[in-house]
Amino acid sequence: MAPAIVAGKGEMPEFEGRTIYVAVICVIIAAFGGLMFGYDIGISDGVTVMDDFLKKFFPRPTVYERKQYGHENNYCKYDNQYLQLFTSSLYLAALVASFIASMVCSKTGRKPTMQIASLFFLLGVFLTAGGTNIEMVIIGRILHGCGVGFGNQAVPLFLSELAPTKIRGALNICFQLFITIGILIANLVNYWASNIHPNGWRFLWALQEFDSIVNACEMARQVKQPFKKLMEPASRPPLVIAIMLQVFQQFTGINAIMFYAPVLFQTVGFGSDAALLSAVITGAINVLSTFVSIYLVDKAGRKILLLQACVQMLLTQGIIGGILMKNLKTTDSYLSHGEVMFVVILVCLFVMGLAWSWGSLGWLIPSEIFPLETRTAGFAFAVSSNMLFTFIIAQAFLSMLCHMQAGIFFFFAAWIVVMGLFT
Ligand SMILES: OC[C@H]1O[C@](O)(CO)[C@@H](O)[C@@H]1O
Repeated sequence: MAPAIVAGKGEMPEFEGRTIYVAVICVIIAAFGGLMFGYDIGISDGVTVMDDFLKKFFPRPTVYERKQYGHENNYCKYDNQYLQLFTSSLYLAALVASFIASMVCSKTGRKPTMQIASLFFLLGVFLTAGGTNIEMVIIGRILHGCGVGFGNQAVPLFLSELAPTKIRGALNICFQLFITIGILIANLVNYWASNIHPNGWRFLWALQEFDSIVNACEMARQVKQPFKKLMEPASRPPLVIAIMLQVFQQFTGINAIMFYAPVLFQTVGFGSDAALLSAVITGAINVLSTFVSIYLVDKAGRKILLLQACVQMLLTQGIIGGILMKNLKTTDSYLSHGEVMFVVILVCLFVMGLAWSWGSLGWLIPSEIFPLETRTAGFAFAVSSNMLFTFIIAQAFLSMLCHMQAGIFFFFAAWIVVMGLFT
């Protein structure tokens, strides 16, 4: 029987069999890059509140002691530059690596770029899981960051180039879907490992070994083009859009939640386990909401998703800020149980909005707006902007929380207004 042919108006016909084959390849590649990146994001929030980890790596005056016995403001217990550097170092490395990766990607193609990413992840796992001092752990995080820089450069481009036009959005968003799944897996492992003493935190990194080996051999194609063309005036609009999408994505405050949700939930009154469990819940909401994006993106269009989410995120950030502000006037600044639950629901609504819009479209749109000749170079700017601003949030959030307290949520809300106008 002849294979069915699917074709839209003015498009090349696609064979159904080939479409399925391509879709499967795309999902595997998306899983490769997304899971490793997502796991890296999710893992840092758990260890940040694990007592064994804090005692071992953050010597006097320890974050642990402040957490247990400190009489200072709740909002400042985790304000420690090294603790923030532990999270943020990965993104600084990824920022630098993404530019190198874009050259490797142009010269040798997507496949070697992805293989190099795997190698970095693998080396990083050995150092972080076996770490005996904070320097080893941070070098391990830097190697993971190089893996992220290489993987994030090659994977979304590969997906958009290979996917049939009609389902390009949906297939590309599989990358973000696997990021969210990676975060959720890390949240679950965090919750489970927090009760294994004293080395539970090592499991978190050792599990990553497995993922990188499974994904170490994948395929790709190559497009060779330099940065020079990108600097021409004609390239400016897509370049600005690609960069700003990523900058705005980070200034929604999503990674304040992804990295520090357990810290945040503890700050407002949850115990350690409840805080980790709440992070699992927000992680699950993140995954499920990304499916909404996969379903809607090629039907509703990009712009409507971006705008709708701005309204949702603005309201949730504003209300969270309002609740915390009201409570700062009380003596211990802890929220009542009901209020904490309400804050968790608002955080979930916020994550939902981000997941079906700026989260997934931040990768999709930059991978489809550049012409072939400037695509790898242009995309490198998108990846590195994401990494730069992820780094800034990771490095600054705990200090900002300490100094701005509830005001931090109004800060993010103000950025959401700017994003809406930009859209
Ligand atoms: O799902 C949330 C995650 O997705 C990203 O925005 C990447 O697109 C990360 O920075 C964030 O941690």
